[in-house]
Amino acid sequence: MLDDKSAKSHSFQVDLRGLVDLLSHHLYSSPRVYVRELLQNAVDAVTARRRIDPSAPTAIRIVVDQAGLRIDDPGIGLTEADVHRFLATIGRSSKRDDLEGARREFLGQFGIGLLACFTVAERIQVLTRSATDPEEPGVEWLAASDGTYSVRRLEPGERAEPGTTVRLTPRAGAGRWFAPDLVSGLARDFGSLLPYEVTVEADGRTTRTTDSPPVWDRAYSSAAARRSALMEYGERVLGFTALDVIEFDVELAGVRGAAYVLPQAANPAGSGRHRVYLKGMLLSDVTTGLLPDWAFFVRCVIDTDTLRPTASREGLYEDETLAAVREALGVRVRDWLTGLAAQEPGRLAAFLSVHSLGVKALARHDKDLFRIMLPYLAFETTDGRVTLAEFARKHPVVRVTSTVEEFRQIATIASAQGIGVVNGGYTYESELVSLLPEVVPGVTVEELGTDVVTAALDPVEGAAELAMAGFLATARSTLDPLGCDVILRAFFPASVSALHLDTREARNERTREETAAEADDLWAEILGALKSAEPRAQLVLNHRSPVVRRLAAIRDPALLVSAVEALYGQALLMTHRPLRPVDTALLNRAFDELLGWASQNVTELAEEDGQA
Ligand SMILES: Nc1ncnc2c1ncn2[C@@H]1O[C@H](COP(=O)(O)OP(=O)(O)OP(=O)(O)O)[C@@H](O)[C@H]1O
Repeated sequence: MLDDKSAKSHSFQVDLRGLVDLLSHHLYSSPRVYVRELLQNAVDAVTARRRIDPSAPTAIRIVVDQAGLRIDDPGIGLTEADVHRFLATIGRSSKRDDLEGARREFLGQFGIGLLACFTVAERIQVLTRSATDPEEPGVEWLAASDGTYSVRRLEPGERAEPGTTVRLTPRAGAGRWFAPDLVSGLARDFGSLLPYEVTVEADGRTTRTTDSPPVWDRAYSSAAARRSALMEYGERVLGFTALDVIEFDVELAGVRGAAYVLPQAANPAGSGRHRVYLKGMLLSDVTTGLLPDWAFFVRCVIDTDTLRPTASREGLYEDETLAAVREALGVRVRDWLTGLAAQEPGRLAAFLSVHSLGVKALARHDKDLFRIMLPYLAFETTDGRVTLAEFARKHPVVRVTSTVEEFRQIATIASAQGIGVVNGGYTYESELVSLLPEVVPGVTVEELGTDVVTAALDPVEGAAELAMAGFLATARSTLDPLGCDVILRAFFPASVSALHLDTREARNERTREETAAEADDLWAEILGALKSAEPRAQLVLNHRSPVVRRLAAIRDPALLVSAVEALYGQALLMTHRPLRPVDTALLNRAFDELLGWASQNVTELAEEDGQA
């Protein structure tokens, strides 16, 4: 109430139509939630009555007929005063005024749920009788969607038992929300885990829509029977056969339920949609934020009494409790994983064949897990696909490339020289390799540079190099304009005639040079200032290769240039990197020349044959 004596105080007016419009278009995702709100009120009313009379009946009935929908509950009911206070006052809830401890028992808290019914109904009739005082007469509250309502005392015989009946008269155009199958489907979807029996009656048939206690709260004859019941339940509600099921019983966090391991690899970005029930009432089947991001390989079905809903009741309210629950569930998933590693390597292997990416993502932040998973996580290496643990045993200095193409470029050569290299180019892998020294003592990790490879290749004796001096000089002058130096080494396998070694820095430098050449003066000057002294690419010719030795014997200078270009092109193709336009042009030219030379030779031979 305002204090200022000179001012007149007024009460807010509520435009009910506007409010309902707001709720239906901006708060609730669909009018279907009206069934949830009715069920919720009925359940809360039964819970409230059971607090004062533990033997009170609990069954909730929904009846669908020509007139619309009716829901009966044997709950706490309302006195006439309650009707004015709670039903007719938007935003007031009997459940919030209660003690904190009691509030935890109720589903509702906002005092707006009943309004959801106006998204489908033009009239709401509530017939109620309070269980708190047998002397209190029954009351009828009749509300219309234009915002008017009336209250009438019932005659003594009109309602003998405590409890409430809510009747909805459909709005024009909203008839489909009252179709019997839809109503029982919604009651089952939202309320299958509610603690009290709910039935839907329509067309002379009665369907029970509750299926409680939840599958995880039932007694089983054995652990195997429990597991198969949980698996079957997951398949029914989530629609897939899980690789495994991880049961949650996190008492502190007030969470019961299970996580189901997806049978296919999941996209980490589009994951984390879980089916969450709050005290048995479905919140949503696409709830996010329940598990840590890394746990994208599971979908959960849980029931909790600690988490709070947002006002739309379609998501979880982000608070400290949710953060604590997320952490507790994350620990549980992690424990399952480590337990699998310790006891069931076969199942772990099956899991990793689908979800190794998720585990790698997780291991980056969790050294214990990384240590546990080390013997199981396979990486692409110069020793083939092996685990890091196995690889580190053979190569105490673990060399890692930062891109897939760098690995391709040097893997064969490095392994032929006895250098062990891990391909760190895939998601999370170089990060994990760099953590290796922290979990495996004595191991060091080094980025693999081209210098490591060249240093491992045998130098060629002076005399042998001198014998090839002419060939090398032609090779250097041919490739210099392409930003590539030429050196001669002896290495295995002899089948590789030349190796193109390149670093990212060298590639960047080449791009800069090319851009500078094409740019106008100002740009050329700016780009010129950026010129770096980074190493250039290298073509390493293999002295052990018979092809190289034969080519070195060519005397025709033009043919020698083409041969060098062909060697360069072949080495470049081995790197699997996209070719620059200059390189493609060079390759075409070299092969044209060589073909021309070969066909000319064939013609000369044929002529010689003809003369003979
Ligand atoms: N079936 C019922 N039996 C007894 N009281 C009821 C019933 N339905 C509604 N009420 C009373 O009406 C009040 C308002 O109900 P409403 O559904 O609008 O909000 P709420 O359930 O309190 O909160 P929420 O908006 O979170 O659902 C309730 O707090 C309760 O006191």
